[in-house]
Amino acid sequence: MEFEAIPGVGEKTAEALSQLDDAERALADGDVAALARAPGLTEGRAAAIARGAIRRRHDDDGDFLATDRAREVYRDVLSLLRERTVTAYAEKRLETFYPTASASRIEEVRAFAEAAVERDPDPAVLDALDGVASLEPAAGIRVRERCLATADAERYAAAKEAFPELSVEVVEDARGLSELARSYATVVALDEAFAGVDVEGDVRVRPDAADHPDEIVPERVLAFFAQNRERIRAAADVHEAAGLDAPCDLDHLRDALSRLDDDGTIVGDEELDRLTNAVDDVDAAVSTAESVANDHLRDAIRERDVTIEGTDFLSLVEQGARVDSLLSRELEDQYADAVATAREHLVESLSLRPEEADVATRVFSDDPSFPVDYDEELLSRLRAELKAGRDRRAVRLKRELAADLSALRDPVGEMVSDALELDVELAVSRFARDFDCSFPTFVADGGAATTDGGARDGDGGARGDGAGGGFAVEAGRSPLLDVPFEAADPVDYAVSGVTLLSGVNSGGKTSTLDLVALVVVLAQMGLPVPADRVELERFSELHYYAKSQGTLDAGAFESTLRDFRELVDGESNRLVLVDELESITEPGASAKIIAGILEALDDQSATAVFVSHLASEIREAAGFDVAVDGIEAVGLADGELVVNRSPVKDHLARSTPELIVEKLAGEDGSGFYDRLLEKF
Ligand SMILES: Nc1ncnc2c1ncn2[C@@H]1O[C@H](COP(=O)(O)OP(=O)(O)OP(=O)(O)O)[C@@H](O)[C@H]1O
Repeated sequence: MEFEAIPGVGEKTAEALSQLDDAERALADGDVAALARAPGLTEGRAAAIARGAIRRRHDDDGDFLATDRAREVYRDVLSLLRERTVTAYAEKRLETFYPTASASRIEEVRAFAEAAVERDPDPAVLDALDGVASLEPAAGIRVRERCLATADAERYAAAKEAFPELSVEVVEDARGLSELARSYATVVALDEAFAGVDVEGDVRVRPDAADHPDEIVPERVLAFFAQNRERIRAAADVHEAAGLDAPCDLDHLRDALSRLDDDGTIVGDEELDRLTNAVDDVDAAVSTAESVANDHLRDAIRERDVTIEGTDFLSLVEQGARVDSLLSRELEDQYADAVATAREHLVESLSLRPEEADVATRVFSDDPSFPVDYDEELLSRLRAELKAGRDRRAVRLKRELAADLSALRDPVGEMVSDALELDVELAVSRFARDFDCSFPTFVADGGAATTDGGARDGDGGARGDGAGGGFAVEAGRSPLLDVPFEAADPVDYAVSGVTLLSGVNSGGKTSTLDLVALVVVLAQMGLPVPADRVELERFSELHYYAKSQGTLDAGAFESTLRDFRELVDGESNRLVLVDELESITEPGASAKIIAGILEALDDQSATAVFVSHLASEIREAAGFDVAVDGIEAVGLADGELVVNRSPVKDHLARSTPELIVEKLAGEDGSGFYDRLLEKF
């Protein structure tokens, strides 16, 4: 694959990606964790690359989020989703979801999300997910007792790359092989030419070594499973808790894992344990057996009267003969008993098998001596035989388990990915459940976005009234409000074309823009939205301008006007949301500027909502009939305005000052406030 064709991927990153085994799959699946394994790539960068690959696939220019505030809303959406993940993988993977104008990308995520919301976020599954993470390749393996051998330079280089755990040696001929066989327990010859060569030692000819790495280095697959064991077990638990079909038999997998120690050694084999203990204890056991025999013999001698014939006595005294010579004659039976006790102790304490017991028996000689002594050479032989037996057993078990686990490698990889993907799905499902979401409907080009859910509080409710497109939200509640989600009042709002949004202070104008932006961002990500019903056109871009903090200086004002110059010239069917643009300069000038921008947006059939306190002034200055919607106060309760959060269509809402003057006029009979009221 041509990695540099992916937007944002330069030569260096392409080189890093090419070092991955499965870069193409990872790019296709948005597997950020796998991409982040490329040298020098952070997870953030990996997510950006995955997004780039998706964009390329969908022919998407990636310009949907056109302003800082629009990007901020997207980041907030991502945070809400990320808070609902358990694994680090899912957190990163969510970053591959982004709002787009591409119908095929929206469809793709939509299909994923529709399946995701059906998932039950069962606490037992979430608990199990806690231990799941992407599998890591085995690290830090070095096998010293085995080597590869070849006479071919190319094969040598390839083997060095394929088997970093082993030494690779160059050999010219059978003699070279035989020398290697003296230094290594096993030599694996890679050249066919060595087949049939008769060399002493464990020499195997495996020209197919590269195709069977787990057979040549069983330590690799063992270390892989040992190092990833907890993640694999957790993924198996996830499958069980969630009732997913596992790609392998979980009992068999668990059994295989239980046969491994953390460092990849074999555990749980009685015979191997017996041999290991025997090797460890053989010296101590022989020396105890020796003491046991001597105690036995000493007691026997103590209890015996020994009659020495005169000639014996003389030869003892005159020739310095050792008293041992008497043993064979006088105490033969007692010696035999003592040695039998020693041998029995040795065989029993080391749990030796009959074939091993033979050498063990000979460690104590049949020739009587006192004190009873063991034969060092035979003890070494016993030790060597036990060690060889232990190593043979360990290698056999390793090979068997490695073969077993090797067959499980792919299914386990699939099982862990499925568990991690489930976490992504559950995050979407939890989001949809936590915020009472529904899937939005995209209206066909030229159609009008409407919801027919009826009016709220007696007003027009959510009803589009423009020529076509736009958006219509019914009972939308934003999780980004500064009140708990349960306390958010549902909002109905529909706009097509260019609209001013008026309303009382703190009525919820900014919150309405936030809700619309949030709903559109989610919808165009392919995700469900926090509303009962939403219809919208597929917008080309989202331009959302937040309220500026106070009047701008001349330079900043000029640059803002330049921004708007770009805004009114370009893609059609954009969504433009602007919050109190009038605050950038003095009210008179603001009204004229806003009116001009609205005219241009109207000409290019954009959908736009401009929040403004200058609705009347703008309307007067505009060369077309600008629609004005209003967030109305429906009364005062305990000095606080009671607000209908759903904007009323075609209604200039009365301002807060007007409402207060009206209230004072009602309370005061002087007529002063009545006259003030007439000015509004
Ligand atoms: N739908 C809603 N449900 C519950 N509370 C809301 C809702 N919308 C807004 N509010 C509350 O009203 C407060 C003010 O909202 P917001 O800032 O959107 O009003 P505004 O009309 O833009 O105000 P201003 O005219 O001062 O800019 C919010 O901080 C929030 O606490």
